[in-house]
Amino acid sequence: MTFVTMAYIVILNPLILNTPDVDGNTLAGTAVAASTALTAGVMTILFGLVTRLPFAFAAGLGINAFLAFSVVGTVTWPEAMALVMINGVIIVLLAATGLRKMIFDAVPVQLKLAITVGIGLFIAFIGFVNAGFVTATNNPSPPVDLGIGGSVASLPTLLFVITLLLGGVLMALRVKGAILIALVGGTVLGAIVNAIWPFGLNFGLTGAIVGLPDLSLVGQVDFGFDLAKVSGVALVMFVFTLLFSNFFDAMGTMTGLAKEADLADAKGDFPRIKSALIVEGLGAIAGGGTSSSSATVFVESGAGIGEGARTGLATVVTGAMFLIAMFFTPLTSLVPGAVAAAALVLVGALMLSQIKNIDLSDFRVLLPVFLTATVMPMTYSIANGIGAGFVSWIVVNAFSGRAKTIHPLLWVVGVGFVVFFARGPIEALFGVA
Ligand SMILES: Nc1nc2[nH]cnc2c(=O)[nH]1
Repeated sequence: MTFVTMAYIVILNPLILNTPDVDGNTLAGTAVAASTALTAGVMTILFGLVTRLPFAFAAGLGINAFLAFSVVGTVTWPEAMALVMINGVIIVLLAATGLRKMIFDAVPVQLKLAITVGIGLFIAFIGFVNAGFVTATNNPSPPVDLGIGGSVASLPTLLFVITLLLGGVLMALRVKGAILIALVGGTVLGAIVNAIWPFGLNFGLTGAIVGLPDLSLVGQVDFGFDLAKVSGVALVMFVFTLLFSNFFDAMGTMTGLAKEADLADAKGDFPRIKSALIVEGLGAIAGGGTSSSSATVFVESGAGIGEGARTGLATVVTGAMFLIAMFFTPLTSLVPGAVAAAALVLVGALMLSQIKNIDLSDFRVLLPVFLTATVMPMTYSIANGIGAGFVSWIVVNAFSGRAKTIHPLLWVVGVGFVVFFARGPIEALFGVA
């Protein structure tokens, strides 16, 4: 069950990661698809065997969006993937030394969950923009508009809307693999419409449908950063953001899923948490090493949990299916971007559902949760949202008589974020920008 809800990532990941890097190079689509399936398969099986928890792994849409929209504007793809690996090594070290668990405990459960909610809104917003459903007006006001001049007036955007509604109906009917079926349905519809009124879709398959996977991207990482082209400060900032996104998304998602599986206690702790956190870091290393971007816990694992999955057996089965999917990756190149964008919105909606686990009756909780979730899409940055949530949580609680409830580590992270938000002026002050 979890596999069918997650299989779309093998199609979507190459479409997100096809942005040109600073040198104008892109990652080959079928190779990214094969790497994505391989990494998801191996990491999911490893996680299932080690932790016996019903959570599956694949390339997270939040992090790959950050790589595609922010990081590769400054560095090459092999360098970006090296940064993902460095992020993974830090996560493993934090987890192995117990520091990650300490941070896990220091962060209020509401903020952990809000991060997953915010990433959901962010992913959905990316989908809306990629499909041309939300467009920039290039005017000060309104800054954005719907479609073209307020109308859905292009075939790709219409295809997006239809695929979104199709997926929505299938999900409402609890059809297994709703997102995957919507992607196939949207692609078939796109092919038919394109045959009648060509709108630029290319359905030319160059090779066989089933074939040996193209694993040429495995090991294509470059740690030799050219410091003449990219400042050390920028690299540190990238790793910092990757770390915050990866770390806190996984934290929120695991907490929410453990709750759904009735495996968590009141504080959100669940069994074998330390090994879960270590394997999660290994997922980042594996994802970077195969150029498929960090493999992390998928919120869609909730689908399997909803159907009764409670143990690692379900996880191992999901992983094995990804390894089989690796042999079908040539098919993934057929899906149009507007169709894939609909999947982003559907996944965004799923991630938003974590909000049901947050009690929003206290404004001290409501404001930071709201800021975490809204700042991410509005500034196109996961890190900004996390930072807004942390800083506002600390300030509002500290000045409303609850300073004692704030964990010392939270203060440290909060100060880190203040520096992060002021990095422009700080860099200018030290002459590094
Ligand atoms: N938690 C989580 N689930 C996902 N499902 C698809 N992408 C993601 C992601 O980035 N994070």
